[in-house]
Amino acid sequence: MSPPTPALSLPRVQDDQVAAAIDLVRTYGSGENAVAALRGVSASFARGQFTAIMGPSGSGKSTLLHCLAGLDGVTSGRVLIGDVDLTRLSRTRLARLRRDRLGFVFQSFNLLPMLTAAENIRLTGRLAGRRADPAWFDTLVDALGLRERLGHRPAEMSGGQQQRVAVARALLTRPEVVFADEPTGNLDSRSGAEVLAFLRTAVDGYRQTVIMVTHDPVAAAHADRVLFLADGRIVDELPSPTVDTVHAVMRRMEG
Ligand SMILES: Nc1ncnc2c1ncn2[C@@H]1O[C@H](COP(=O)(O)OP(=O)(O)OP(=O)(O)O)[C@@H](O)[C@H]1O
Repeated sequence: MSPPTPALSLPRVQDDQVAAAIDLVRTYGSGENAVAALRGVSASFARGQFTAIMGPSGSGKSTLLHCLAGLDGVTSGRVLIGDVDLTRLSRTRLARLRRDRLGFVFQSFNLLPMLTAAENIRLTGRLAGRRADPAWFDTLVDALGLRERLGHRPAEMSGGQQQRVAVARALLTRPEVVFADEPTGNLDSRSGAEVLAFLRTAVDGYRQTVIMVTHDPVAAAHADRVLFLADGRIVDELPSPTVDTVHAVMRRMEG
């Protein structure tokens, strides 16, 4: 077993916070070519909360998600998962934390083509050297309607089925946070709705924390709140979003 990562005594924004960005700055390149993707973003994410991140193209949504998930480095600021500041971890520890404590769902599914659905779902747990809880595996497979597809490879499944496999894989290790980057971006509206409904169920039923980047007001309306980014900053926050209220904020931002 690896030694515990030392807890840092950092201010907690709220008691049930599981993730946070603190004054996050991410600049790509340098000198004349420097692009400020994030210009000082602070946000707190509570256990069992579903947050959507929206904003115009280039506003920094993916950069924020990748920095929060430890997939991209930061220029300054801190990223907390629990009490651990990701920005201070070695590459090895960061990789281990991502594997053990975080889940990921990407627009492009990112399944391994030579593995069956069941093998893909179990992959992260196997990499972590853990045997998946069989009851939890069954719960996820049934809730996501994948029972009949377990022996199929990705090429033999629809996009919606592949994304449901990716969602099951992300949740199998019971991660503290699931990061989803445009999870419905490649899906038709019905398949997208199924994936979103399941994420909502995971939040309501299992207190899963979800942070999702999306362009789609319908997708964002499944969340508990929407953070709006513009030009590398959070410019608005909408609690209990509906499709109409998300549209209204987007119109205000454009105007
Ligand atoms: N690896 C990189 N190198 C240089 N610039 C980058 C890199 N990644 C992102 N950027 C720039 O940072 C800014 C924010 O990009 P980001 O992808 O986070 O925006 P986004 O809101 O997710 O956009 P989209 O909605 O189009 O996906 C953009 O100006 C982008 O061109």
